[in-house]
Amino acid sequence: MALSCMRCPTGAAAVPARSAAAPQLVPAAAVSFARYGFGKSSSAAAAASGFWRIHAVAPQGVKSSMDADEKNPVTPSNSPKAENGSPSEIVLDEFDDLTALSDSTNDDSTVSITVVGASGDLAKKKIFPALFALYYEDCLPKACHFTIFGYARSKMTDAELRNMVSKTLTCRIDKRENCSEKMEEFLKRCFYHSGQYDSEEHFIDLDKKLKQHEGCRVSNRLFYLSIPPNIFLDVVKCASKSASSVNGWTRVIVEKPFGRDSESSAALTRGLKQYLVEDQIFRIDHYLGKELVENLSVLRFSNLVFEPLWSRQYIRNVQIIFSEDFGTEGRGGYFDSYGIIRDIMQNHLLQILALFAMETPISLEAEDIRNEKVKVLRSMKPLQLEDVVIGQYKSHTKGGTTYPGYTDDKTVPKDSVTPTFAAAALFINNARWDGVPFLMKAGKALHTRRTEIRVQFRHVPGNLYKGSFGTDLDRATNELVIRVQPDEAIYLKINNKIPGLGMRLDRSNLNLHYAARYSKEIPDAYERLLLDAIEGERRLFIRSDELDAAWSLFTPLLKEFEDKRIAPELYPYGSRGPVGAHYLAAKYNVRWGDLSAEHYKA
Ligand SMILES: NC(=O)C1=CN([C@@H]2O[C@H](COP(=O)(O)OP(=O)(O)OC[C@H]3O[C@@H](n4cnc5c(N)ncnc54)[C@H](OP(=O)(O)O)[C@@H]3O)[C@@H](O)[C@H]2O)C=CC1
Ligand SMILES: O=C1O[C@H](COP(=O)(O)O)[C@@H](O)[C@H](O)[C@H]1O
Repeated sequence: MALSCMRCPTGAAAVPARSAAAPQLVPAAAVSFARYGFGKSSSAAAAASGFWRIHAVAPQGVKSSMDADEKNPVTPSNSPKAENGSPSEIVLDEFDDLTALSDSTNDDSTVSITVVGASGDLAKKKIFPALFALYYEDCLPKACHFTIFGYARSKMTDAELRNMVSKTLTCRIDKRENCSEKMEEFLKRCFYHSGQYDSEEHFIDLDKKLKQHEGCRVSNRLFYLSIPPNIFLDVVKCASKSASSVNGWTRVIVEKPFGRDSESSAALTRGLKQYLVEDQIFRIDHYLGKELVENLSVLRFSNLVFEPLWSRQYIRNVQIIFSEDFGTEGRGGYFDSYGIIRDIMQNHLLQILALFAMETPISLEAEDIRNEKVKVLRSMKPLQLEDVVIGQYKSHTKGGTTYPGYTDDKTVPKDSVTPTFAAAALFINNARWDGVPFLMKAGKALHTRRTEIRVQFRHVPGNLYKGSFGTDLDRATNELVIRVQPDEAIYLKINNKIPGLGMRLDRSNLNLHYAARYSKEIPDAYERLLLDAIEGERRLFIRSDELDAAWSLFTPLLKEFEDKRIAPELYPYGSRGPVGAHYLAAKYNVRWGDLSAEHYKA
């Protein structure tokens, strides 16, 4: 079946000639231009395409750590194959020749997005709605130049998939016009293919369907693995062997968890690299796609008032706090073999820490930023058991309603010691941050849903006004709060004089409240990340060496907890968490900013 809008490419050859000499296969680094405003160079343009190229020397800025795994180098013999067995990568001698092919919105190219695990929770809740939002915002290629395929074992027709997806789509508050029309147009681009995750044959069938939609254009393919991690490799193997693009890029978004410790994570990376090169792998951490996490670097590096303060000289402690006001409802089975440290701290909170604490990158390009982040992660002091507190929520009755405890979940063993709460004190052993506690706290079934970064500054030396603060100088210190969610805001607590003839001081907030400042709805993190993956922008995705460093920090601690079966402190559902977290903070002379009386006034 050929779609009516299809036509053969004009201009640049769709399938360029293959180079004879192929000493080394090197993944190209990527940047994107449109949304980040970087200068477009021909090599960058080629890099953005995500094409593989054969070249004797690694491109500038591409570190060996992100090249094919040394033990499992990607060679022409084990590189992904097209259906007919030929290597799927395009091989070019000249970067410039790729420019015409690199623009995925180019008339001659298509983008196909296959959501593997399309019947699942994440696909329905996040991925399809994010794709629709991108479509609505005109961020996806023109109508007939993109196709979305759902892939899963469940039997479904295209119409059934569309019906399922349609229930999850919404238009932004500020973009209501033509909403149902847009939805209909979008749904027409959605198709479904039922298949097993380990069947090359079924992926060959998918490939055929994809080709029908792509026609003879350059086909760029993105696979989103929205499936349990135990089947990641089956899918990558089948997709890369049987459904890779033969003339465009093939990229794979991998969802967390990326293993459960250093060993399993390394095994997963090795497995992925049997079929893909690092540049094709987009390890998603959706916290990096959140608006205020994105804004962290802007805040710091584009405002003179912040950057000079960003060190041990002025910052007393940093707190990165995640709390949810619901339990593991429905995900207890998954959660019990991971726990809150793996689910939230080792990835989301640690990524925020790395972004917060990194040195100024050479540029805004992905590799420069990721190089700086990895340096922070590698500089971290090994985590000590005594610097971590764990908790688990128990049943609680409030206002006549009984909230279940974690172990009341039928999929959780009754004697489970899996933490649903953890607080930790971390340190970065470098000149900038020596001795500054970075306190992290993450918990489920707490009193509120909130994620924030709190930066508590030092006391003002020889403060002329200290008499006005009483004995509690902490009440007078400046605190910068970056509220990631909900109700995004950045505010700075300052001291000021209460207007009048007397001299009384007050604490106030200089407040950038997003809802008041911007009328536009903030895009969901998945929108940004999907668009980045389509554009080949890797800045917000986790590189394998970052992942290794993150696991190296947490693995010994997790092992110790599990070997010793350390019992978590129980806390009631809907409470503020275990008191142990206060003792931990107090050990470093810190008070949790989210629990201070003042916080509730703010
Ligand atoms: N849900 C969420 O909020 C988040 C999820 N993630 C990660 O995203 C991925 C997808 O999550 P989610 O959608 O919740 O997962 P689901 O459990 O809903 O699984 C997705 C799909 O995978 C298939 N599947 C489920 N279990 C198995 C199995 N044991 N063997 C083979 N196939 C199976 C099912 O499709 P079918 O039976 O039709 O083949 C299912 O619809 C996971 O890696 C998860 O850790 C990450 C962050 C948040
Ligand atoms: O990755 C995960 O994140 C969610 C929280 O994400 P948010 O964007 O809603 O804050 C968490 O509930 C889940 O346990 C975890 O796997």
